Amino acid sequence: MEVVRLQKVSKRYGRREILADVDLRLNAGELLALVGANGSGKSTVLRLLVGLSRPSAGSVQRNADVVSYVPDVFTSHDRLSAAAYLRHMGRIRGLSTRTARGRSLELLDRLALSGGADTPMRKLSKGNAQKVALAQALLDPPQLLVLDEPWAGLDATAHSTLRELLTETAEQGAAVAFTEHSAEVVRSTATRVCELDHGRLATLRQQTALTELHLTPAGTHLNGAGVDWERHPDVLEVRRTEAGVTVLLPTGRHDAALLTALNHGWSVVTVRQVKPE
Ligand SMILES: Nc1ncnc2c1ncn2[C@@H]1O[C@H](COP(=O)(O)OP(=O)(O)OP(=O)(O)O)[C@@H](O)[C@H]1O
Repeated sequence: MEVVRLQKVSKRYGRREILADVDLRLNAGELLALVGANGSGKSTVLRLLVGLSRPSAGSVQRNADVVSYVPDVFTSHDRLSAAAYLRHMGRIRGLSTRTARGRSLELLDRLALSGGADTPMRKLSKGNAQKVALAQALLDPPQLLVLDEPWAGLDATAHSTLRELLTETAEQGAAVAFTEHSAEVVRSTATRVCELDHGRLATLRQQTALTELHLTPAGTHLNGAGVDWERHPDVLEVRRTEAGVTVLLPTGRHDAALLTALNHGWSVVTVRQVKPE
């Protein structure tokens, strides 16, 4: 499903043309990385995607009720604590105080906020303030999530947690777009990479995200449990393990395989996203 589309979009600041004739479609489940040199217009594209900026020419169509945006610079609300700020943002998004509090604490815990959720935000370090900005964007699961250099300032643990959170958000059906300068982070996170160069957008790489299912025969079905995984139409690779079998499928087609497994008496040990090389 298409979540947002830029069609022949141009953007000028005064007489300077920053973007020229940009076409970009973003579908549910995609993780798009926008790359390019400093000043090439990446943040401008992100602001157009969420509607914070209007195109000078062309059109933007959006099909998302909940849109979340993490800017590259987070203006923290000085006197509020992280917990109070997130409760407030949750209520603005229509969540109950209880839900907003629970979800905030869960996200801050996953991102390992240090310094305390009740500390005034002006006392938080840059990385911890960034964690609050990320939690804000994920409070109410978005259909469109747009992040401007979201890894900036994060420590190693939060770095991988953010990758997991973005992948989960895409798996839940959101379209995710981000900018990032590290090739390694882009490679390990994005399903598609587009580069901006002199105002033009080009697709660099399209990846198919893969899911690995680790299955074990349950109960009485100890010998193969009636499914020939090698012949399953969606399965790309099968490996036998001591406990059962590991199968690799394109993400998005693994639900049907999971159902087949469960219907034939297999137990699901793990479901894991795998990034292709
Ligand atoms: N409000 C504005 N008014 C005038 N020029 C602007 C404005 N916003 C951005 N620009 C210019 O547009 C160009 C693209 O900026 P943008 O922030 O989109 O680049 P970027 O690719 O995100 O850069 P970086 O990698 O440094 O974050 C830059 O030359 C910038 O100076």
